[in-house]
Amino acid sequence: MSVEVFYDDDADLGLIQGRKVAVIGYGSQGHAHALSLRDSGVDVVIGLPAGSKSRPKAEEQGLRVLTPAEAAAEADVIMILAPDTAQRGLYAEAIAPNLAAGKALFFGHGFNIRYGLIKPPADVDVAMVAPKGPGHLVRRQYVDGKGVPCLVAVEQDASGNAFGLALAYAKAIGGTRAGAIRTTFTEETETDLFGEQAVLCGGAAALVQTGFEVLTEAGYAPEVAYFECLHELKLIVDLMYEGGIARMRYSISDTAEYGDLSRGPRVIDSRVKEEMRKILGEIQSGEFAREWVAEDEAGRPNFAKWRAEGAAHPIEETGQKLRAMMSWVDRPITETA
Ligand SMILES: NC(=O)C1=CN([C@@H]2O[C@H](COP(=O)(O)OP(=O)(O)OC[C@H]3O[C@@H](n4cnc5c(N)ncnc54)[C@H](OP(=O)(O)O)[C@@H]3O)[C@@H](O)[C@H]2O)C=CC1
Ligand SMILES: CC[C@](O)(C(C)=O)C(=O)O
Ligand SMILES: [Mg+2]
Ligand SMILES: [Mg+2]
Repeated sequence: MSVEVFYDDDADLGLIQGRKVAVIGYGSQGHAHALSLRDSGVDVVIGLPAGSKSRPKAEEQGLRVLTPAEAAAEADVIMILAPDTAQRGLYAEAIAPNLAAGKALFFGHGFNIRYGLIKPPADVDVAMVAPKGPGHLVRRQYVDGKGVPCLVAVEQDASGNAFGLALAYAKAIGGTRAGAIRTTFTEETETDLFGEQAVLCGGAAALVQTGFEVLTEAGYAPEVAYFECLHELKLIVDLMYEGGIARMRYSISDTAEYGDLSRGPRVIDSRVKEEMRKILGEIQSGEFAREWVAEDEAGRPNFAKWRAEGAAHPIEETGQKLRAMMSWVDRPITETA
């Protein structure tokens, strides 16, 4: 492999056990990091605004919860796991006034550093530990004695050992059990945004909705269209996940495989690839970041409209009815955050 990968034996847990860590935010990532750090013997405090609805969840787990400013003042390592759009204000109000030489500022995603929304002073370490999976999986894997691979990056090495500290943090949340890959804030941010926009979230959701629309507009039953365009996607993606596209093709029928090979490139054609390149360009130039920050500052009017339109898409109503017939899929959220 061309990347550097680090495992448990490469990381010194003592480096993080000797520091006090403030985890700011207790959502998907925050709860997973905080609980696993504590289980790894690290002194953890949570930073949340006074009215935060996450406060009772953290307190129920026996964690000490302070305001972000109080937590940042107490800690040596401050991990920011609040929403990306909240981080700039949070940093200016609560964290910057409580930074001092020798402290470390950590992130779970590089957005605010990559786009210059947060500019830390030169005398603190700036690093990233970004698990490549949702927080609830990160926590579940840790509890099972395993881990989710993570990306580790250093933007600013004031102490001379920022990478060692970041690796120690990754070990404490289970990341080095699976493998921690060294990257940069720029690479992590740009690839993460591209992946979620063009493939994982944006691309996949639009593909599923469009396929469903084509079938139902042609008069096929929405229930049958749902199975073909959404439900079975998981079975196919599970096969890819286990053994790549080749494994998926090994398992499907020859008829499906011939249709895949001959028709897939017509759906995702050169026009789509060109649009993907444009999307990557908007990420690299900072155009997407400027647009998203402005949208957030304006109260998210488009975000709210598009979210409501997505929720009202006929595939959602059909899916709700069908999932009620499948005891194993419509799982309530039972995790602690
Ligand atoms: N979701 C994921 O799995 C992944 C996320 N990341 C990154 O991790 C970071 C956190 O994302 P995620 O866990 O999804 O976030 P969530 O939306 O799940 O949780 C955000 C948490 O921050 C709290 N919060 C909101 N505003 C503030 C504030 N001003 N000050 C302090 N805390 C605040 C929220 O409290 P309240 O309950 O009151 O809203 C909540 O506890 C982001 O940088 C994201 O890009 C990286 C990899 C994967
Ligand atoms: C794929 C979405 C993600 O990038 C993630 C869970 O990794 C996110 O920002 O939530
Ligand atoms: Mg991601
Ligand atoms: Mg992301």
